[in-house]
Amino acid sequence: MSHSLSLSAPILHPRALLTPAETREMDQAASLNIEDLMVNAGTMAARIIRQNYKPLKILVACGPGNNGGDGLVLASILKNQGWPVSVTLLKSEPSSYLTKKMLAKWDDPIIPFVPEEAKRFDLVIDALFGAGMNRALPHIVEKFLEAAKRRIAIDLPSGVEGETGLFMGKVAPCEMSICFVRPRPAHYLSPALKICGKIKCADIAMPTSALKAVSPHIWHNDPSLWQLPTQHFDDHKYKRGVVSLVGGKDMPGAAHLSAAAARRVGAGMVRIVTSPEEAPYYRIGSAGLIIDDDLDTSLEDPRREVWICGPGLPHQKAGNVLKKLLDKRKSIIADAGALSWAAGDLSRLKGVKVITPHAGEFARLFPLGDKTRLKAAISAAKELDSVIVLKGEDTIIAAPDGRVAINSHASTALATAGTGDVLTGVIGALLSGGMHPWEASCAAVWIHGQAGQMAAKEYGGWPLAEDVVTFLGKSRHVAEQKMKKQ
Ligand SMILES: NC(=O)C1=CN([C@@H]2O[C@H](COP(=O)(O)OP(=O)(O)OC[C@H]3O[C@@H](n4cnc5c(N)ncnc54)[C@H](O)[C@@H]3O)[C@@H](O)[C@H]2O)[C@@H](O)CC1
Ligand SMILES: Nc1ncnc2c1ncn2[C@@H]1O[C@H](COP(=O)(O)OP(=O)(O)O)[C@@H](O)[C@H]1O
Ligand SMILES: [K+]
Repeated sequence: MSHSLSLSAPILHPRALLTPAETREMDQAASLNIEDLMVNAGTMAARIIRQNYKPLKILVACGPGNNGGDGLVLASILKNQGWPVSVTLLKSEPSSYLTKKMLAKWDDPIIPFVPEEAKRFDLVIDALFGAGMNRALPHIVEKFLEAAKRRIAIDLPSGVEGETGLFMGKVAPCEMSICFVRPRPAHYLSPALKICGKIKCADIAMPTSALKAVSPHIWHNDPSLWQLPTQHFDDHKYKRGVVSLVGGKDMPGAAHLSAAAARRVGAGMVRIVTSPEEAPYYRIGSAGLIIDDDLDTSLEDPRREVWICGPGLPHQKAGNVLKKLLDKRKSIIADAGALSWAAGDLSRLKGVKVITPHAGEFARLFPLGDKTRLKAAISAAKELDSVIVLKGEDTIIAAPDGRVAINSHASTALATAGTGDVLTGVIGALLSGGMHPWEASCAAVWIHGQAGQMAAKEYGGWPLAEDVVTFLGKSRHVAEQKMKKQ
């Protein structure tokens, strides 16, 4: 097993997401060039606006820090290019010396910072607060931005906390967020995800030495983060990987969905283990699926390394199965019933490779307290020493070594029962193919999201979990093509 992404990568990965603290470290390393960087940031923001809008009446609202400085640079550039641009200031005296310097170059009148003015313009550029936002949004800023007809954010919409995506006040949605160097985790995390609009990230010629000064630990999930196993001429089914699941009595559909997903995405062999009474029912259906009727015998087969425990199992049964799997040191993905069994006693999951809770299951395992989803997932992965796939519209995949991927490659089409079982099957297949648990989980979440999008296109936006399964082979192929292009 190899790690394609390490915490100490020599140069900043294109999909790295930078927290405000990491940005500060980078900016400190680039302190000699900081004025040039601000000019580059404003210049690039102006270019992006020109590329995406026809001239319209713009009000650039500038804050006291460097976010405001970026705004002043872009205002000057657009004005010089003949756009009708005005500037308003939250504070007449900026706190950043660079922003003061940029303000000195602006010789048009300053518009009063009042909601009535915001209303008069076609578009307000929110250059009020970015990475330096460190306390609740002032009421006047809330009122001002709310009054604007349309908004674009520089860096982040003011009021969004850059690392966690939480709101520090009433935040107004933007139609675009223009950020620099790399986006921030907040751009892809709920609730900020919903209000950042289109994310445009600009290169501002950050010196290589400064890029090297940061060691990011969060990435935006995409095929550049992982390497899928490929097919080889001497492959055989065992080499490709065997996935085993335990199926219960009442919800055989869940195990069937996981099994079908594992097969469709490329596992060499998938077997459901159940009891002698239930096996005949499980055997009706997919011809290529193997049904076993004895767990203890199945566990003795050394080729059966990867096991899925939980989909369709009541919690007590899941617990009994999990104990046996752990005893045999299998590579386990715990989901559904297995997670309910461990609620209140986390030690029951010690030794599993991956857990896949949705928000409700996660909260029962790891009470959030005052932690955000991101921080809770990171500490949960460390505490349990397992990969945590915290599912949702912004699935967070956290590894025990501190690496985190945030996935936005999904769609609301997945919000239907059974898609979680599908995801578990995909993780199982990729794990059985030899991928590292974190990378297998990241790849599975992306391929699952891609399959959801393809199924939604085919079925008018409303696919079933079964439909998502049918697109997994094609969606793996899309991931492979993207991997080749990197
Ligand atoms: N590496 C990069 O990405 C670069 C970023 N730049 C810009 O620099 C920005 C960060 O600049 P700063 O660190 O100066 O931070 P900000 O401009 O976001 O704000 C900092 C100032 O606002 C005050 N403040 C923070 N929260 C407040 C609140 N709720 N109410 C009232 N006052 C509040 C702080 O005390 C400080 O004076 C980025 O967002 C980006 O726009 C560029 O200028 C250059 C390079
Ligand atoms: N609004 C959404 N946007 C993107 N993905 C979603 C959304 N809602 C659900 N999903 C995804 O669908 C899956 C649902 O899993 P889960 O809640 O466990 O369902 P089930 O247990 O019924 O299979 C997860 O992978 C989740 O990330
Ligand atoms: K902003």
